[in-house]
Amino acid sequence: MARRKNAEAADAVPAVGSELATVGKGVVRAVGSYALGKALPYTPPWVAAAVLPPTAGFAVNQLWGDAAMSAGFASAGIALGGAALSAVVWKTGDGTTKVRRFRRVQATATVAASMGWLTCAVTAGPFGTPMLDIWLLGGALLAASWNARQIMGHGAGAEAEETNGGTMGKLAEAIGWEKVTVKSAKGTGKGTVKAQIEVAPSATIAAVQSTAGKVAAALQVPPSGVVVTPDPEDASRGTVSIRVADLLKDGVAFLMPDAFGLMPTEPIPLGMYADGELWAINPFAAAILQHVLVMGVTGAGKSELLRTLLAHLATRRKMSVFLVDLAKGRQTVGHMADGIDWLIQDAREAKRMLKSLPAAIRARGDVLAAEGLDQWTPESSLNALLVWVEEAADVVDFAELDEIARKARSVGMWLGISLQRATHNNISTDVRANLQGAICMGVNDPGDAGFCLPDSVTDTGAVPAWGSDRPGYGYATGMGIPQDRWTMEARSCLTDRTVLAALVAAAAPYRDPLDAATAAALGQTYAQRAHQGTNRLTPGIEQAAAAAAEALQAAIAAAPAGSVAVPAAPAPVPPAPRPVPLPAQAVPAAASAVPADPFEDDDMDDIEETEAMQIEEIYEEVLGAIPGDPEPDAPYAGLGLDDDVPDIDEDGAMSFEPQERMSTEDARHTLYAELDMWVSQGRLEFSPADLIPATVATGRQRPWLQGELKRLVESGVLQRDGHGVYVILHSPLQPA
Ligand SMILES: Nc1ncnc2c1ncn2[C@@H]1O[C@H](COP(=O)(O)OP(=O)(O)OP(=O)(O)O)[C@@H](O)[C@H]1O
Repeated sequence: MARRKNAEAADAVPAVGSELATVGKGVVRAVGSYALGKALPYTPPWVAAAVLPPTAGFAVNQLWGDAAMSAGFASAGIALGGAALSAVVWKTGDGTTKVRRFRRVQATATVAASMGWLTCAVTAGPFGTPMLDIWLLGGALLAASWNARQIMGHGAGAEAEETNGGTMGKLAEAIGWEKVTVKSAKGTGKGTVKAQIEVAPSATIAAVQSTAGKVAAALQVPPSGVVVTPDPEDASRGTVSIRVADLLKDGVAFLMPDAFGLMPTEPIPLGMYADGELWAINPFAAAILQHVLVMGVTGAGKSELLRTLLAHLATRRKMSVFLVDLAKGRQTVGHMADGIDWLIQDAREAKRMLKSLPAAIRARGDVLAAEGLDQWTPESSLNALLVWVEEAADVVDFAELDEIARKARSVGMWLGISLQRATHNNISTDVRANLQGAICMGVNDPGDAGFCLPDSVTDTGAVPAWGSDRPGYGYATGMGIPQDRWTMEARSCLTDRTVLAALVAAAAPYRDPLDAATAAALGQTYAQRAHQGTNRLTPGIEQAAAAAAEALQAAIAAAPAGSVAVPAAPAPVPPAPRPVPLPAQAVPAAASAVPADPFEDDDMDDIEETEAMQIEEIYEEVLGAIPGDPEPDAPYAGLGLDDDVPDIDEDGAMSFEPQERMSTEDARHTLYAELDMWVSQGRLEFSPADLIPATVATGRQRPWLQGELKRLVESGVLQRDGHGVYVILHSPLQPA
C-alpha cells in the first residue's frame, strides 16, 4: 500500500515538473509578447535608420558614383536639395513651446544629417570607411532621438497636447481653438473630463467660452456638456470641463433628513451634481440670507424641487413656511400641506398676507434688536421663515415685494419666487436685484437663462436651454453654494408622494409653531388663515406622528428601488425645544391691545407737519369714498358733512332730537365694536366710507374718524395700503 503511494508520488513528480515547465514557458512567452508589444511602437526609427541609408546610398553611388562629372553634379544637387529641405523643415516647424522647439531642431537635424551623408555616399559609397561608421553611429543616434520624441509626445511626462497639428489642428481651426493649448486632460471617473487650457497672447478665455457650443457639437455631447471656466488668478488660463456621460439620467433619489428637529441652518440637500457630488443649499447659514428666484418652463421640474425643499424644512424646528400658490397649490403640495404653516390659494388672502409682512418684518427687527442680534440666528426666539410665492406677478405689486425683499433678509425671512420666465413684465428689476440666489431649470431660449443666472455663469456655457426635455436638471448659484459649483449641472431629487406625506406627518412633534412676535404682528390675517399646518402644539399630534413614523418605514420599503436614500447612521433625534420667553421690551407694539393715546406723551410740534399732510390725505380719501349725491336737486344738495342741517320741512310732523354726543371712550368703543364684529365675520378689509354709519352714530364727524384711523394704524391694529384700503390686523377689542 505504502509502495503504491510512493510509486504514485514518483509518477506525479514529472507531471508537476512538466506543468511547471509549461507555466514557465507561458510566463516567458507572456513577458516576451508584453515587451514586444511595448517596444513595437519604437522600432520604426531603427528600421528606417537600418534600411534607408544603405539603400539610398547604394542607389546614388550606383547611378552617379563611377563618373567624376556625374558624381560631382549629383553631389552638388543632393547637397543643395538637402539644404533647401532642411530650411523648409525649420521654417514650417513651430517653436512656440519647449516640445515644439525640440521637434523642430530634431526634424531639421535629421534631414540635414541624412542629406549630408547621402551627398558623400554618391562618390564614397555607403559601405566604405568612414561612411559605414557614420551611418551606424549617426543612424543609431537619430533613431534614439526619434524614440525620445515619441516618449515626449505620448508618455506620462507629456505636458501639452498639440491642438494645431494634423486632425486636431483641423478640428481646432473649425471650432476656433487654434490659439488654445489644452493641458493635463483627466477623466474625473464620474462622467466628466477636465483639462487646463491656456490661450496665446492675442486670444482671450472669453472668446474660448463663446465657442463652447461648437466644441460640444464637435465632441457630440449636449450643448451644456462643455463648460469653460476662467481662472480668476490668470486671464490667459482656464478650465474646460466636458461631460461625456450623464450620471443623473436615471433620476436622483430623495435623500431623507439626517434627523428630525434639525435647525434651519443645517444644509438642505436638493439633489446631485453631474459629477456625483451632493447638491445642497444653506441659505440660513450664509453670511447674507439670499432670497431665491427659481425659473424654468412648464414641466422643467420647479414643483418637484419645491417639494424636496419643503419636505426638509417641514422636519426642522424653529422653521415656518408660508406658501402662496394660486394656480395649483394643493395639487403640488397637498400631500405635505401639514408641514406648511400657511398655505394660501386665494388671491385676496395672498394679498393680505403680503401686506401684513412689513409689520411682521418691523416686529421681528424689534425683537432681534432687543436680543442683541444684528440678524437672525438660531439663538433668537424667532423662527426662521420661508415665504414662497409661485408666479408672483399674479399676486403682488412689485413696489411692495421690493420693500419686503430688501428688509426681510436680516430678520430671517427668506423669500422664494418661482416663475416660468423672469422677464421685466413678470418681475421688476428692483425685485430681481434682491433675489441673489438662483436656480435655473430648463428654458426654451438660451437668452432667458440670463434673467435668472449671473452672467459669470451663462458666459461659461452653463445655460440650461433644454426646455422641459430634461426635467429636474438646472444650475444653482448663491445660498451658500461654493462658487466653483455654480457652473456644474445638477438634478433635483424625484420625490415619492407617500414617502413625503408620511415624513411630514412623522416630523410634526418637532415643528415649532410660528413665534409669538411674528404671529402677533401678522394679526388677524394670520390668526384667521384658511389653512393651518400642524406643529408640536397640535392636539393629539404625538400619537398621529408615531403612527406616521411606522407608515414612513413602510412607504420607504415600498418606494421604487433607488428612489429614497436613507442616511447610513441617523443622528440621535434632538428633543423638541422649549419656547424661549420673549424679553418684555422685545414685545412689539402690535402685540399689545390698542395702547393709550399715542399722542398724549409725544411732542406734538415735531410731528405736526407730517400729521397735517396725512390728515389731508385721509380727508381726500373719505370724501372720495362717499358716493355721489343721489338727489342732486334736493334742497340739502349743497350741504357738506360739517354743515348744520336746516329745518327744511317746516310743516313736517316728525322731528328728531339732535344726536347725543358720546364720551370719547364710548365713541371709540362703538368704532372698535364695529371692527371687532367684522373680524369675527372674517372680514379683514374695509374702506373709510364703511365706517361712516358708526361715526355718525357716535355723534362725531369726519376729522374724528380720520384721527381714530390714524391712531389705529400707528398702534398696529390696522394697516393701510396706497389705495386707501385698510386691513385689520387685530380686533381692537382683543389683545393680540
Ligand atoms: N428631478 C426630477 N427627476 C425626474 N423627473 C422629474 C424631476 N423633476 C420633475 N420631473 C418630471 O417632470 C414632470 C414635471 O415636473 P414639475 O411639475 O415639477 O414641473 P414644473 O416646472 O413645476 O411645471 P409647471 O410650471 O407646469 O408647474 C414631473 O411630473 C416629473 O415627472
